[in-house]
Amino acid sequence: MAVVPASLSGQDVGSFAYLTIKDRIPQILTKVIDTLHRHKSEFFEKHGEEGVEAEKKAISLLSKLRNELQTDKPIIPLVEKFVDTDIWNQYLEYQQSLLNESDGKSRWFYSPWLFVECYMYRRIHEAIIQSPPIDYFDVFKESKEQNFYESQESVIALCTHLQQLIKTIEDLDENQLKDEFFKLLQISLWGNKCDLSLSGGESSSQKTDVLNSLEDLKPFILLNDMEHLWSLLSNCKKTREKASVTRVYIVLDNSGFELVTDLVLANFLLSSELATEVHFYGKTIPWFVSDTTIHDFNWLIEQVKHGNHKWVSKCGADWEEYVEMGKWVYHDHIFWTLPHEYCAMPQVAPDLYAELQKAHLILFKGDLNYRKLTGDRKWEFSVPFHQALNGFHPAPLCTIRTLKAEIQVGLKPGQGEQLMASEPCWWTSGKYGVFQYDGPL
Ligand SMILES: O=P(O)(O)OC[C@H]1O[C@](O)(CO)[C@@H](O)[C@@H]1O
Ligand SMILES: [Mn+2]
Repeated sequence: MAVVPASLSGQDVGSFAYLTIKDRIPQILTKVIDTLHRHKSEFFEKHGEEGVEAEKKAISLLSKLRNELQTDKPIIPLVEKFVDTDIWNQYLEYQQSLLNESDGKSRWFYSPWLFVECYMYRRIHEAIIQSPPIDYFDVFKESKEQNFYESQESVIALCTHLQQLIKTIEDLDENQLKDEFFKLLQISLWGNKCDLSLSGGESSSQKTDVLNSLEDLKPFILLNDMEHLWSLLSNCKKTREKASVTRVYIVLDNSGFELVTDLVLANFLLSSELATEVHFYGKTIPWFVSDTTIHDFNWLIEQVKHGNHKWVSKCGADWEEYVEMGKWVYHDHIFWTLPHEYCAMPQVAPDLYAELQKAHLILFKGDLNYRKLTGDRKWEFSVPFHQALNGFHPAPLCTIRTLKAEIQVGLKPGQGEQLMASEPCWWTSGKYGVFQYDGPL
């Protein structure tokens, strides 16, 4: 086994991991409890007294969870039977086995940040599924929907841009097509600023005109491998036989505005024939506040389809058709809501790894995917991305991520240190972004 650096952890007092566990996660839990409170009458209307009792139970389980976290109690096994309960509990044992006798039990501030943060979202889900008949309830649904509604102006601008582009797409020469591809990639990158976990569950929608800000935002792209994506896909297009396919996979991140940017990009990939199929991977359970589930995916397409604007509703109708025709395929897999680093995928989820190997290109959206790709470890800034992937090479891949955690690899020697000196929050504020590619050149 290759030697890998230590995991980021709340042990490092003052680090972003520490502050997330200390402040951001309890704040999110408090919001979740508040959301349940606010839905009390809805639960009563739907389920009578049983609904109210269930709400009380979920709240008491979540309050207990918040207390465990704030007093740095040991991490306890999951109890409610669900598809992934055994895998989770095995992982808990594995984490425990990494500690020396004297270190005691896995604890919130002591264990790897990636592990405890994922565990927190899994425990929220456990509290909900332990509370029937409200065990279907997505505690983050409201915020995700609000994010979408608040971004309406940007959604209109983006859908209009896409539809105008499609009208003339056949007249575009290679360079023009490439420019448009790059524009939509950048929009999808900056769409990742809109997650609701970094903001502690508070609103974080797209209000500025991102289309017209791309030039101003360029200096904040620290690594830009867009050219590789273009060479790869335009080459697939040129060499593809008549009946054969080019598959692009998008491992989705947040619903709301970010998902719109991803679907616009996916639409462009089909319209430009850079891809013939787009496969989307979402989350099976509500995750990191704003992450996309199948419900969010379907809900958003439905909203766009019924949008009060000609070009918005045209997009929605086209997207629904792509899904019906199988040109867009949505997939679920429990692996995406496990705490494992992606290099463990061949062992933990060999079926998923085999599926990913069928891709011509995989786009990993967002910060959490980056953390899992690189194992959420204390890598040196200049370590090559290929090395940090630690053997995870299912197909050519690219991460499209705004920086929201203290991890970044593949920088030029001295670049990270320089940023650190001039702007200490450069890697946690979401201000900077990367397109980082790994695969044959
Ligand atoms: O939606 P994203 O881009 O994966 O970001 C999730 C966010 O949650 C965090 O885990 C913080 O809670 C950060 O790593 C990141 O900012
Ligand atoms: Mn997210």
